Amino acid sequence: MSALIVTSLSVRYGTHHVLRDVDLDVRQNERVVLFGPSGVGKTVMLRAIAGLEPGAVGQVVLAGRDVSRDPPEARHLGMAFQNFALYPHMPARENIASPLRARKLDTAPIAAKVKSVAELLRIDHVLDHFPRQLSNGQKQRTALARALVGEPKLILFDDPLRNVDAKLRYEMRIELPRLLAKRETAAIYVTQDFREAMAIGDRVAVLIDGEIAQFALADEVYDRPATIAIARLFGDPPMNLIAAHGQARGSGTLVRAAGLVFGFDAAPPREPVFGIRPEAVMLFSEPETGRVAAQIVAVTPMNERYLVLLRTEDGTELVASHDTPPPHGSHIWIGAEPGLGALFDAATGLCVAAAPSSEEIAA
Ligand SMILES: Nc1ncnc2c1ncn2[C@@H]1O[C@H](COP(=O)(O)OP(=O)(O)OP(=O)(O)O)[C@@H](O)[C@H]1O
Repeated sequence: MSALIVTSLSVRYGTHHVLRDVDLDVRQNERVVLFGPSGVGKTVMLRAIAGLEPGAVGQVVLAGRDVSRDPPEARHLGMAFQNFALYPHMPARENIASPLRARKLDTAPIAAKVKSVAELLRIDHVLDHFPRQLSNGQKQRTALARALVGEPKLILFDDPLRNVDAKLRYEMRIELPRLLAKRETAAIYVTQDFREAMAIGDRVAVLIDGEIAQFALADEVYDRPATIAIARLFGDPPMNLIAAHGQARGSGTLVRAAGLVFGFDAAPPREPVFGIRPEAVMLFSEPETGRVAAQIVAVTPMNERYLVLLRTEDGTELVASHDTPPPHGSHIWIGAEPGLGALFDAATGLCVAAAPSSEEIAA
């Protein structure tokens, strides 16, 4: 049974269709990331699932039960938000207990559940502290404990790490999947950060213009973005998108981009665009068949990697990203990591093929 099935969900504000006939499903114990640019409707989608968007149209089925008409409190979901949203006048203990109190549970089982989840999150020593006495990391954990304490089958996370420091963000990216697995809890996790999406999501749903543009395994969205728009959004630095030349060869296409040549298993698109991730652009100090001469325009360190802006002889600019410095000198040769890259059609915006074969043809 799925933890959640959303069918034809639509939300409109005046003439603005925020969500249009959106379908989404979350399997038991699965983490689905809802990814998309700012203002696209991610929070609205979570609110609609939680029963907090009165104008929402469509069906929401939680663990086999149609809750489309149920009020929020009858849906038994856990929720965690961007700014922790802790009650300032309550100590951590009471903040964590609040969903259980709302369900009118007896005091003893509430205390036991709060203790257990606080131990799991290593905040049992600060349960008597008020939010103002907690560090950001402890506030984050308190909010998470509150979401977990009622043992919901599904938790909605609205960009919970957006405003926390980098160290806590890295910690939680590792810890959160482990915690959710331990509690056998499914989750929808909203983020605009593709690294977070890759770290936390089993599957990623990309929301663009009120619709789910792609819903697939995180690696698949990365390796084979369904559209040019997704390729531009998902990745930092994003995929290089290079206007290409395509020529039919058998049932496939021979694609030439920035002087590199690839074979794809698809008919030639009308306006071919070759996509290659920065880490799949290989840098060499020597020429060889299949490599293309390029000039290093700039090198910038980023997150312990080197971003290298390159210009090939035909004037194409592209970015390479590696954990080692580029070869010495401004003139180098580039190639593509075998099997990586995607072919798009700019006329439709769609990806038509991925995983090219490198052609042993001199540029
Ligand atoms: N109560 C409301 N009244 C009118 N418009 C609203 C309301 N709530 C949300 N919207 C609109 O719905 C759209 C989606 O908002 P939402 O908060 O879901 O975006 P988001 O994808 O979560 O963005 P962010 O990543 O910046 O948080 C926005 O254009 C917003 O202005």
